[in-house]
Amino acid sequence: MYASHLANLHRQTNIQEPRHLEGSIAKVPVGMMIRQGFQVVRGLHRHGMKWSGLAGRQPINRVPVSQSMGVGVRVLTMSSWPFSSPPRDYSLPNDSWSPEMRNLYDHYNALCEVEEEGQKKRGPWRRLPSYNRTLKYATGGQCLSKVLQAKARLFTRNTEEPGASFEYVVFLNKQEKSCVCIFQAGHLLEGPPGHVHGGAIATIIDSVTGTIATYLAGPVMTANLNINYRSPISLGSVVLVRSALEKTEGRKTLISCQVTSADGARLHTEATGLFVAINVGHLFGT
Ligand SMILES: CCCCCCCCCC(=O)SCCNC(=O)CCNC(=O)[C@H](O)C(C)(C)COP(=O)(O)OP(=O)(O)OC[C@H]1O[C@@H](n2cnc3c(N)ncnc32)[C@H](O)[C@@H]1OP(=O)(O)O
Repeated sequence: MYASHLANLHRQTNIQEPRHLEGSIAKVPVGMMIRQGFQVVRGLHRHGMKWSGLAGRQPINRVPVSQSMGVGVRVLTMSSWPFSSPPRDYSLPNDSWSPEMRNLYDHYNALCEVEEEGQKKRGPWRRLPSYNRTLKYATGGQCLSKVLQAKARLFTRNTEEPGASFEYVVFLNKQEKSCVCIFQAGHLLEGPPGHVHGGAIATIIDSVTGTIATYLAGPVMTANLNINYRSPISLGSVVLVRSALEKTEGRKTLISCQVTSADGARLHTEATGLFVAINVGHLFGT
């Protein structure tokens, strides 16, 4: 029953499954979720918090661990179970997008569907939805996030004002194991006058390479990011961040990345990212 509930939520929110979970939402995520859920709960205990259970549709209150355990009282605010409102997908167009960004979006969006014999079918590309909680996507869209509505905000999606910082959308090509991100940098990302800060460029590279690594390998963390800045990026301009799988080796996934002007003529940045598969409990010290 819980599996079908998850599958319904998937359909309602149009969240795509990562490749390794594709077609197996009823089989894999529940077991994974339970295992990881226990690890997270153990992690919460280690960090002085207590899990009070999942039951019921009432808001779940985090119970501070007894002071007799010698730790300060901390409370995690959890939202109700299940979601009371659908999560916002930040990868959809908004008014801050320039016409160039919108055109590129329309271009790749059109490639998500192909017409064969008069029928529309899925194309090689797909738009990845994007939320402000990393766990939501990293664990298959709906699994852990339904259990643990902790304040694990993704900072690239944490600015209220549209267009002020990171505006981006990622399209994934499953066959090629590659993705392209259309990125428009807002005024809050200024470094050198009129240009994008190198740390902000590293951030979008980490996010895009991390996204494809997660899609291909499940939960990962960046172990190494190697960046060469070739030419500055003007604030407000739209650039393409292309990433592709280079190789996998055990728990390691190596991703390459190039940031270019929208027409591809100018190389701004080149990078490689090494990602190591983790158990989500790693984030909680278990
Ligand atoms: C949809 C979601 C979208 C999310 C997008 C956002 C993505 C953002 C991703 C991030 O920014 S994550 C935050 C930044 N990263 C960190 O804070 C990671 C901190 N480091 C760690 O937690 C651990 O070092 C790490 C998990 C990366 C690895 O520790 P482990 O103990 O699990 O692995 P181990 O040290 O045994 O290494 C496993 C393999 O990786 C190799 N390795 C680890 N770190 C390396 C490194 N830095 N350079 C090269 N190789 C490295 C290591 O040699 C070994 O290779 P072999 O298997 O061949 O022996």
